[in-house]
This record gives sequence, C-alpha cells and structure tokens, in this order.
Amino acid sequence: MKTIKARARKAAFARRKDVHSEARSAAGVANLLSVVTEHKGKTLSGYVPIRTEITPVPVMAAMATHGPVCVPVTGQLGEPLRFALWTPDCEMTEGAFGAFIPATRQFVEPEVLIVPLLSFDRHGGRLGYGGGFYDRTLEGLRAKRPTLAIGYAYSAQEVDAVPLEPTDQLLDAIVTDEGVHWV
Ligand SMILES: Nc1nc2c(c(=O)[nH]1)N(C=O)[C@@H](CNc1ccc(C(=O)N[C@@H](CCC(=O)O)C(=O)O)cc1)CN2
Ligand SMILES: Nc1ncnc2c1ncn2[C@@H]1O[C@H](COP(=O)(O)OP(=O)(O)OP(=O)(O)O)[C@@H](O)[C@H]1O
Repeated sequence: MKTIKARARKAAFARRKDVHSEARSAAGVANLLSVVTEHKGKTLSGYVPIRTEITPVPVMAAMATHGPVCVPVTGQLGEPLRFALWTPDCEMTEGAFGAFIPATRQFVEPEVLIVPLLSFDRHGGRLGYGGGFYDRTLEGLRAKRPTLAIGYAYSAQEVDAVPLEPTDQLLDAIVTDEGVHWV
C-alpha cells in the first residue's frame, strides 16, 4: 500500500502542476463560497497554499467577516493538526513543511474544514502528502461533533479511485474550479 500511494502521489503532483493557474483558482472561489456560506459563524478552517495547491484564501478572507477562520498547524509526525485563528491581516511565520502559520497562535477547533489534497475520487477518497495529518485530525474532531470536511482541488485532480486504508477519513464534499460534488 505504501508504494501504491507513493506512486499515486507522484502522478498527482505532476497532474496538479499542469493545471495550477490563477484563472482556475479564481473559478473555484465562487463554488467554494456557495458551500461555506451555508455555515456562516461556525469555526472554519482553511489553509495557506503550498506548492501548487489551489488557493482558498479569498474565501477565507470573505468568511472572516462572518465568523472565526483558522489554519492548520503541524506538530510532530503522528500527532493530529491543531488550528490557529487567522485573519487576512495577521502576521504569519513559516511553520513545518513550508506552510505559513499565524505568528501569534490562539488555538480553536473547526467544525467546517476546507481540506487540501493531491487527488480525490467521487466517493470522498482523498490522497494527501502522506503524513496522515488530516486523517488523524478528522477522526478526532468527528468523535466529538458533526464535522464537515470539504475537499478543495482543481477538477483535474479527480481520479477513479484513490487507494484507501482503514485509517483514511472520507470527505463529505469536493469543491473544484468546475463545481460542487456532494459525496
Ligand atoms: N497548505 C497546506 N498546509 C498544510 C497541509 C497541507 O497539506 N497543505 N498539511 C496537511 O497535512 C499540514 C502540513 N503537512 C505536510 C505534510 C507533509 C508534507 C511533505 O512535504 N511531505 C514530504 C514527504 C514526507 C515523508 O513522507 O517523509 C513530501 O511530500 O515530499 C508537507 C506538508 C498542515 N498544513
Ligand atoms: N487515525 C490514525 N491512526 C493511526 N495511523 C494513522 C491514522 N491516520 C493515518 N494514519 C497513518 O498515517 C500514514 C499516512 O497516512 P496517509 O497516507 O493516508 O496520509 P495522507 O492522508 O495522504 O496525508 P495528510 O492527511 O497528511 O495530507 C499511514 O500509514 C496511515 O496508516
């Protein structure tokens, strides 16, 4: 399974690089807003893009006028993510794995998560960078309360079937530059 996932990641990185563009990112914004605006006031987690990830930052900025918005903070490998409050103008500093995090961190627990990914399938399967961070995190959050995991990606990141393990947490919806798909 490790080699299967590693191979899938390599292909997914190449595919995402091909379609990464500002125009496609902009096209995703309206679709993502249509989903998250239904959850105004709930704590929403986004992410600051790394590598060739589609950016949810305009959506996070719009939602920050309605309620708390946070971003993931990585601890040790094997630990779930934590989430620090974020505002469009907050000071940022470089965290682990090159992802930017708020310089001053007030930790909160999101109910709605915009989840970055390398590839997804129609059944909610998700391939990430391989730390298992979102899997551990969603497992913990879902054990406490209903939690909405929204995958955000370029539509070209769709595959027939993501290789899955028992510990993989499924997405509830996938939003792309081309539309919204509820699982
Ligand atoms: N924008 C963004 N922020 C995020 C995440 C993310 O996927 N996207 N994360 C989501 O979890 C966390 C950071 N997790 C990451 C985990 C691994 C790698 C990474 O580059 N891994 C190596 C392989 C490591 C290994 O297997 O030894 C690689 O892919 O080359 C990057 C980010 C928190 N913040
Ligand atoms: N809840 C969990 N408890 C124990 N191990 C876990 C859990 N979730 C994931 N893992 C393990 O972590 C490793 C990496 O997981 P996986 O390959 O699914 O990461 P990923 O979803 O691609 O990455 P990420 O979520 O960080 O973006 C796997 O070996 C997996 O079994």
